[in-house]
Amino acid sequence: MASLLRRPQSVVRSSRQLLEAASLSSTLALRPASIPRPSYACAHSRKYATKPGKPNKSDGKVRKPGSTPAKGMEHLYSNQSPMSPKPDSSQNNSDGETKGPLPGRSELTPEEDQALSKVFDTIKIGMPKSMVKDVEKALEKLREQGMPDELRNAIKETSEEGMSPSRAAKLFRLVTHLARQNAEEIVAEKSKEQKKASSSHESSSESSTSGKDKTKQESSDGKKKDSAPPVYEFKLDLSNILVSAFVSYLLYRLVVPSENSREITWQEFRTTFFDKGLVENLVVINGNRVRVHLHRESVAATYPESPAAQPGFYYYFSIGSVEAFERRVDEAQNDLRIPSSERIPISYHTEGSWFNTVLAFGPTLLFIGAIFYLSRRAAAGGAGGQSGIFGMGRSRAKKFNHETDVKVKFADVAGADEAKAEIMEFVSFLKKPDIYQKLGAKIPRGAVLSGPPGTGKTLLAKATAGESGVPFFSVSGSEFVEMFVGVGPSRVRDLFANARKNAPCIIFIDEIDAIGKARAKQSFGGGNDERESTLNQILTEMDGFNTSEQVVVLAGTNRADVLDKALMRPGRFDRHIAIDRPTMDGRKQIFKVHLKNIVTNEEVEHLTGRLSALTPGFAGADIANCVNEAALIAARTQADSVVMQHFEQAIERVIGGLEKKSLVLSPDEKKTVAYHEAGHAICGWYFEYADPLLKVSIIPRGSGALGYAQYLPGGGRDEVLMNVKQLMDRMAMTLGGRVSEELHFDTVTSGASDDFNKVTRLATAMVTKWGMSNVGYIYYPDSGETQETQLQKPFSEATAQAIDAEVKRIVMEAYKQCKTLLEEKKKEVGIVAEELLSKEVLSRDDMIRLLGPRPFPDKGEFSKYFGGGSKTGPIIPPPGEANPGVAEPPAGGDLPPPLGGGQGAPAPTIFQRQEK
Ligand SMILES: Nc1ncnc2c1ncn2[C@@H]1O[C@H](COP(=O)(O)OP(=O)(O)OP(=O)(O)O)[C@@H](O)[C@H]1O
Repeated sequence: MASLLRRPQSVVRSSRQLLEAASLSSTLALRPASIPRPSYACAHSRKYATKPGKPNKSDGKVRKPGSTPAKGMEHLYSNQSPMSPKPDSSQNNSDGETKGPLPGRSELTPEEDQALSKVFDTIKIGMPKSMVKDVEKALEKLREQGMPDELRNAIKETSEEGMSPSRAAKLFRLVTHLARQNAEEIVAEKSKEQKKASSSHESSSESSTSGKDKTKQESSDGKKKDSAPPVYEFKLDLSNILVSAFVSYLLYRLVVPSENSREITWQEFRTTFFDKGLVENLVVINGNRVRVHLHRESVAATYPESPAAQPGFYYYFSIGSVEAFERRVDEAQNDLRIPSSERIPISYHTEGSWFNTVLAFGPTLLFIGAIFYLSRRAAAGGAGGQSGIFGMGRSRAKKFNHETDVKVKFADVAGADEAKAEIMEFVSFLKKPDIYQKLGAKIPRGAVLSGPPGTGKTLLAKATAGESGVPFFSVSGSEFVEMFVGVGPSRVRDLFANARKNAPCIIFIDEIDAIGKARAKQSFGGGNDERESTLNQILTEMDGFNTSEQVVVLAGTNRADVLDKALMRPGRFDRHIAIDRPTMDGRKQIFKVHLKNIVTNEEVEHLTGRLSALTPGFAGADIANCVNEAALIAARTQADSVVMQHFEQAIERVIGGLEKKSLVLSPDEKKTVAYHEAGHAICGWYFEYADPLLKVSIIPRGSGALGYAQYLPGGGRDEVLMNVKQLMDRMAMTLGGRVSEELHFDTVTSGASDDFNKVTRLATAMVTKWGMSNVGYIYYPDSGETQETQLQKPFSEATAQAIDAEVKRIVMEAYKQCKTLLEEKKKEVGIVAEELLSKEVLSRDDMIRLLGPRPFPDKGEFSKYFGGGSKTGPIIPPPGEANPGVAEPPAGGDLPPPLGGGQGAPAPTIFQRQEK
C-alpha cells in the first residue's frame, strides 16, 4: 500500500478530483453510482437519529434500523467474512472499542503511514471542515486497526508483478470490503453517541421542570427534523477515499505506463550497479530490452534514497542485439575477473502488453467483425438472399403509397388528352380486372411514354397510380447501373419481386433509355455487357408475368427511337404513348392548372389565352416554371398579386435569358444594336407572311444577346405547315438586322451570326428535306440523324455541291427581298431605331403608334390577345431584375427548332455579341 500510495503524485491528484466531483454532485440520480453503500447507510441512520431502533445486543451486529438484509446478502453486514474481525473480548474495552490491530491485520509500517498521511493531506485541501474531520477519523481508524494482511499481500503482489485483471478485481474487492467495514463502525459509533445524547436528555427533562418549555421546543424541533424530507448530506468516509484512490490508480495505470521502472544507459548500469556487485540477475525481454534485478538489501544499504531499494522497482536498458549484449556482459565480467561459477545469470523472456496484443489482433478482429456484420446484412436483405453482397443488388425504387404519397390525379395533368385516354385503360384494368379477364382479353403489360423533357410523362404515370389507387414504384433507369457486375440484373429481379408482392401496382422506370438502348450488333470492346444484361433481365421479368398478375410497367423516355426493339414488342411495352409539347389549347389548360396556386386578380380566360399564345413550344415544365417565376418577380416587387406584367417578364426571361445590367454598351454599339433590331422589326411589320412582331428590345440578356425582336409564330395558332412564302418572309425578316446595318453604317458587325445560323438551317431544310429547290424531291438526313449517316454522307460530292449552291441561292433571294424592303422603308427604320434608343423596349402598341397599323390582317387569335388597346403597355424591366437565386434560363438560340413536327416556336432574332 505504501509503495502504491507513495509513488505517483498524480494518483493522489486524480483521486482528489474524483472525490471532489463526487461531493459536488447534487442530483440524487447520480449518487448511487458515486456513493458507496456505507455512506448511504450513514444517511439513513441520521434520518432516524431522534428515535433510533434498538440495537440487537444479542449478536452485536450493527444494522440499518428497521431493515433486514436481503436474502443472500446477509454476509455483507455480518462479521463472518474472512476480513471481518472476530469478536474477541480481550481486545474490546468496556465501550466495545477495539485497541490495536484487529485479527488478520497488522499495523501500518512507518512508510505506509507516511504515504497515507500524504494522500490524506492532499485530499483535505479545500475540503469543508466537517469532511476533513471524517477524513482524519478514517485515517485514525486505519492506524488503529491496521491494514488487512490479505490486502497488503495483494498490493505487494501487484506492485512486484504488475497489474492483471484478476488482481485488479481482487484488490477492488478487498478495498471495498475494508471501506464497508469501516463505515459500519462509524455508523455504530454515531448511533451510540446519539443514543447517549437522547438518554441524558430524558433524564435532564425529568429532573428539571423549569427546563420543560425548552425541552418541548427541542422535541418539537426534533419532530420537525423528522418530518422534513431527508436531505442527503455527502459524507466522506474511508470507503470513498479508498475506492476513489483505487479507481484513480487503476485508471492512471491504464492510461500512463507504469512508473516502477526507469531506463538507464549501459554505462550507468555498469558503473552504478554492475561494478559494485549489486546485480542479482538480468532478464532480456523481447530481445531488445534488459530488466535489471538487483540485490534489494545491498542496494538499500548502498543507496538508501534510491527507488531501486523498493520492491517491484526495476531499472532497464535497451540493447541493439542479444549477441552484442552478451558480448558486452562477458567483457565486463572478464574485466572484473568474475569466476564463471559466479557469473550473473541471464534469462530470456517474451512479453506482450494487453494493449499490444489488442493492437496486434485489432485489425484482424475488426475485419472479421466487418465481414460478419456485412454478410449478416446481406443475408437479411432482399428476396431469398439475391440482393448480393452489401445489399448492393437491392432495388433502389421508391415506393409511393397511393393513400399518402401519390395524390396526383388525371385532373392535374392538363393538355395531354390523347395520352390520358390511352393510359386510362391501365387504370380500369387495375381497378376492374374481371371485365377484361372474363372476355379472355390479355391485359397490356406496359407502356412507354415518350416525348420531349418536361412534357409530363412522370406526372402521367403518377396520375395513373393515383387514379387506380395502387402502390407506385418509381425508379430511374440509371439507378440500375452500378460499377459492379451483376448489380443491374439483381436490382431488376428485386424490383419485380417487390412489385409482385405488392400487386396490383405500377412500376415506373424513368429514362429507360439509360438501360433500354438497342443492343449493339457488334460490340466494340464489350463495354456494355452490364447494361445489356440488365435489359435482358427486364425482358425476362416482363415475359415472366402471368396474365393474372396485376403489375403494370410504365416507362418514360425522351428517346423512344433508340430503344431496343425487343423492349417494344407486344407482351412487353405493348403501348407506345407519345406525349408532345402541348398545343395552344393544351398550354392554356396547363396554365390553368398551375395558376390555381397563384394569387392573381387577372381574368383567367384572357390571362391563360394570352400567356399560352406567348409561349409556343413550351413544355408543361416550362409553363410551371414560368408561373412560378412570375410569382417570384411579383414577390420581389412586393406586389399584392401577380399581374400580367409579371407573367410577361417571366416569359421574356425564360426566352431571352437574364437581363445583364452589368453589360454597358458604348453609344456606338447601342446605336448599331438599335438599327439592327429596327431592321428586324420593320421586316416583321411589312412582310405579309412574316410572324407578327411582339416586342423589340435592346437590353442585353442571357449569354451574349445584346438585343432581340420577338415574334408570334402563326399569329398564336399552332402552325402545322409552312409554305415557301412564309419561309422566305421569315428568312428575309431574319436577315433584316444585317441589311439594316449595311444600309445605315459604313461597316457591319459580327452580331448577326445567330440570324445567319437560323437562315442557313431553314434554307438547308428547304433543299434537303422539304423538296423546295432545284435539287429535287429528295430527303437527305442530317449527319448523325441515323446510324448510317454517322460515318458517311448520304449523297455524292456533286450533290453536296448542288445542295450548297441551292442553299446559297435561297439565302441570297431572301437577302434581296429584305434589302428591297428596307431600302424602301429606310426612314421607318430610322424612326423605330431612334425610339428604341430612347426607350430600349418597344411593344406592338408602340409600333402602331410609330408606323400606323400593320397593312395585313392578323391571323388566328392574335388580335384577341394582342390587338390594339392591349391591356399591357411595354414591358418595363423592374428595378433590380437580377435574381441570383434563379438559374439562368437558356439563351434564345437554344429554343426549340423553328419547325419541329409542325410546332413553330418563337425563335427571336437575336443580335449576338461576338464570343471571344
Ligand atoms: N401536362 C401537364 N400538366 C400539368 N403540369 C405539367 C404537365 N406536364 C408537365 N407539367 C409540370 O412539369 C413538371 C415536370 O413534369 P414531368 O416530370 O412529368 O416531366 P417528364 O416528361 O417526366 O420530364 P423528363 O422527360 O425530363 O423526365 C411536373 O411536375 C408538372 O409540374
